[in-house]
Amino acid sequence: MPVIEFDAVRHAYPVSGSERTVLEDVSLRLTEHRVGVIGANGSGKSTFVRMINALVLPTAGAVRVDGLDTAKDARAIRRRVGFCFTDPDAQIVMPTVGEDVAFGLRRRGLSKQEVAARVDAALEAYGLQGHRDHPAHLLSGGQKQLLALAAVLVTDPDVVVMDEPTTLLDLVNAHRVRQVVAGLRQQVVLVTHHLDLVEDFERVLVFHEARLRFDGPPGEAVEAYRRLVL
Ligand SMILES: Nc1ncnc2c1ncn2[C@@H]1O[C@H](COP(=O)(O)OP(=O)(O)OP(=O)(O)O)[C@@H](O)[C@H]1O
Repeated sequence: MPVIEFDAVRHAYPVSGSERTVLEDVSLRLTEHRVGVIGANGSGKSTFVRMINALVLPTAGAVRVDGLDTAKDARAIRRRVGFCFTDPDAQIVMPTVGEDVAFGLRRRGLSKQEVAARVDAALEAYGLQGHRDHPAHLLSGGQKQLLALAAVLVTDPDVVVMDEPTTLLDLVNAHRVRQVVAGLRQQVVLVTHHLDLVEDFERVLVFHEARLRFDGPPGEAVEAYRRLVL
């Protein structure tokens, strides 16, 4: 598995002459196949996972993926770490489903045939094979979430970060995404308010008021979260 390291990480942003701290003193090393991230709204979860692929950089400290520093090697890190946003609409960049999946493969030096073969395989894997030429924005919410996942996975990253992948989905589509996640070979770091989604994960992090307050197995993590907020 890849190694994700946070070394005394802090993140703050400026507000009217002062600053607000969103993450404080986070140090950890993630090597597990499945890592969950839970906690109250505004506790710093999205900021934490965005740091893994250099979407957000530390104000102090360092974040490294397999020894690559996010502040210095953002491009190399983004090739290794795929990111699925909460709102798949924010991630759909091309008019059709097939073009959208192919977009992630641009500038990889692949032949047209190779791109087509990879796109076909990704669409097949996520039940979207009949939708290749459909307008991406007309898919259902669940299909869009699967399209976003396909567009990330077609690039064959080593780590997949998912920020609330089931928030917009009904029970059937949430179950589908859960099954897809369960079958991934990649290391997964997943933020969610759907606590059952991480119940069989190896490790769950609980954030509260900008700090990592619990780090351990899922059952105990959910208990810790409850104690912090209820
Ligand atoms: N650059 C920034 N400018 C303004 N506000 C920011 C910035 N970065 C983070 N924040 C704020 O910091 C807080 C923590 O944000 P974050 O998105 O990490 O929380 P979260 O735990 O993912 O919350 P949620 O569960 O609601 O998605 C939020 O109040 C957010 O609005």
